Amino acid sequence: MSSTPASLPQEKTLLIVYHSMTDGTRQMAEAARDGALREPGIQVRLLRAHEAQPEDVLSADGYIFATPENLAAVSGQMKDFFDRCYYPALERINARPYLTLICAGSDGSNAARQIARIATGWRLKQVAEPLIICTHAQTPEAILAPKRIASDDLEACGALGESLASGLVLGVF
Ligand SMILES: Cc1cc2nc3c(=O)[nH]c(=O)nc-3n(C[C@H](O)[C@H](O)[C@H](O)COP(=O)(O)O)c2cc1C
Repeated sequence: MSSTPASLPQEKTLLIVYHSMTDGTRQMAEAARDGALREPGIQVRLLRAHEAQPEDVLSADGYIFATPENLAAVSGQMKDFFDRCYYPALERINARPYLTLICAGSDGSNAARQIARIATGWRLKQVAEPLIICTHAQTPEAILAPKRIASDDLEACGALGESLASGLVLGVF
């Protein structure tokens, strides 16, 4: 007997949008992707902020926003992503789940707060507290140097990606 593809549950899509200047956020976003892919039945799209378009936001079932904190704010390219996509997606993605990853030198709280405000406007549902990883770079040289995120921090990013993916697949959000 053949199976009926029409009766299979539709695959869920997780969209991860990130920007990274010195590579820390990229490692976090990729770890979250790898964690999400441990969940069967999820499709993960990992896009740099400048690539992500309103259609990408509309066609996803859940989101991870990953950004550096620069000058006490989300990075310029992440802000540009939100500026371009906010109104095209407004009222069309209500109640979808999301979470936030921040790579910061020593703080990260303002970038997390900004994303929370934007996500509130979008009426998204936050499914975990923002994960802020600090690189402890203090001098200009250290701030501009490539970053290496510790493996336990990457595991935390992966665990968050996996839990968001499994919640999407199970339909618990
Ligand atoms: C122009 C600039 C401004 C920054 N401002 C902040 C800040 O306000 N708070 C903070 O915690 N870190 C700040 N940082 C440090 C970055 O958040 C940190 O280097 C982080 O690793 C950047 O992420 P990335 O490696 O993905 O680019 C700043 C870095 C730059 C280059």
